[in-house]
Amino acid sequence: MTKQNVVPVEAVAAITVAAVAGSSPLFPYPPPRAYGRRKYLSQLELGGGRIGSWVESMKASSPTHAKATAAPPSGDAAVDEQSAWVVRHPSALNKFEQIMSASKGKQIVMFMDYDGTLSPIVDDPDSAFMSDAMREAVRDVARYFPTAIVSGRCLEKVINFVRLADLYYAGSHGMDIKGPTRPRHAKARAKPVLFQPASEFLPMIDAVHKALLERTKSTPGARVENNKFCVSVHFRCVDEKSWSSLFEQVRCVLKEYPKLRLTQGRKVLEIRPTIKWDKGKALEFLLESLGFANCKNVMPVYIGDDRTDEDAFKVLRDRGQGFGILVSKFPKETNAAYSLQEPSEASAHGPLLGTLSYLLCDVKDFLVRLVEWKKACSKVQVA
Ligand SMILES: O=P(O)(O)OC[C@H]1O[C@H](O[C@H]2O[C@H](CO)[C@@H](O)[C@H](O)[C@H]2O)[C@H](O)[C@@H](O)[C@@H]1O
Repeated sequence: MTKQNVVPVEAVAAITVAAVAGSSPLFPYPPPRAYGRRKYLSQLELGGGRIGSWVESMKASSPTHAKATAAPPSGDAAVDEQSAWVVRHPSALNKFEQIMSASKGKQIVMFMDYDGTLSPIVDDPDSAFMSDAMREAVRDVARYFPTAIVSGRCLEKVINFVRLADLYYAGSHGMDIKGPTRPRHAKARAKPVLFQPASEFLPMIDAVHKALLERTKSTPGARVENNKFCVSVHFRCVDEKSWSSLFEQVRCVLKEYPKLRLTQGRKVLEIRPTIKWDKGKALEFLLESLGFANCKNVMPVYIGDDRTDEDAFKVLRDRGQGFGILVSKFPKETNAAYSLQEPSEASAHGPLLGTLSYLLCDVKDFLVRLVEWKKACSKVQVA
């Protein structure tokens, strides 16, 4: 699809949903609506004067960078800031009992982001492997609770990293959803879940991927990743002095694609269709697929580290149902109720630190504790 023959997004979405629903008639779902042009422009900020604010935001996307350069609060002030944040977003491990007592009589449904949540952030996106211990923890969680992985990566990549059946996967920021062939949990629909609300954008994404590869090839360290329904332009390995020129290169390419929008993650610019679909919508779709639409007795828990996960945290906050857990070592504005610090200290730094990992409140420990709690509850019920 070229810029000249763009089909209105509403029509695209309706056609796509109809096509997907055709293969799975149990899956009627309202088609996603497009972001208005005004919203698109404000997000892309094509006006030259705003480039500075994007670059500032690119810098701010690295909390370690912010700490190193932006006159961080020192000594007591830093401790105060951190403690005030932890009071607002306490550790999900420290508040474990409180969380579990709120879940009494409710079905917990687990949603987890991949990069920075299940795997440590590394320079090479192709090497963001999760540890075997983390895989084991996720496998156990999925035995006891309906579980979904929601990622900005394309579906194929995230499945290859996680390598677990029996899970729901939502790739490309929720624009590519696939459920297990035989769902384990009782309420889940019997038919396989497949949902691609942006499939008409595939040719456009391919074209913009090629254009971005070409345009950014002169910037050392820049890396363009095709995530099927979206494209990532990584600047983690780009010299900071080149960030504004890289942003300018991306902006120039995107001028030709008004149906695509730009967002930002951790040292990455993400280009995606303007349809109103994000990780929050994916979470709602998955809850419905699992049979929990309009259900009061469900407690969705979403664990994520990135700005794009905020859409899911916000959905939970707005529904007043379940809660988000932000994975971050630094205070950040968030809609999550709780926090954890790291995916898994053991996986990032080797076995020595693993023995201390409980001190660091990591995601793996939370998952292990959740499973232990569930097993203990089951024993009590049997007795
Ligand atoms: O939603 P997610 O699963 O968190 O995906 C978001 C992006 O994750 C990946 O990039 C991030 O992790 C890389 C590996 O650790 C790191 O090098 C990069 O700086 C991070 O932004 C992935 O490569 C992107 O395509 C995703 O958009």
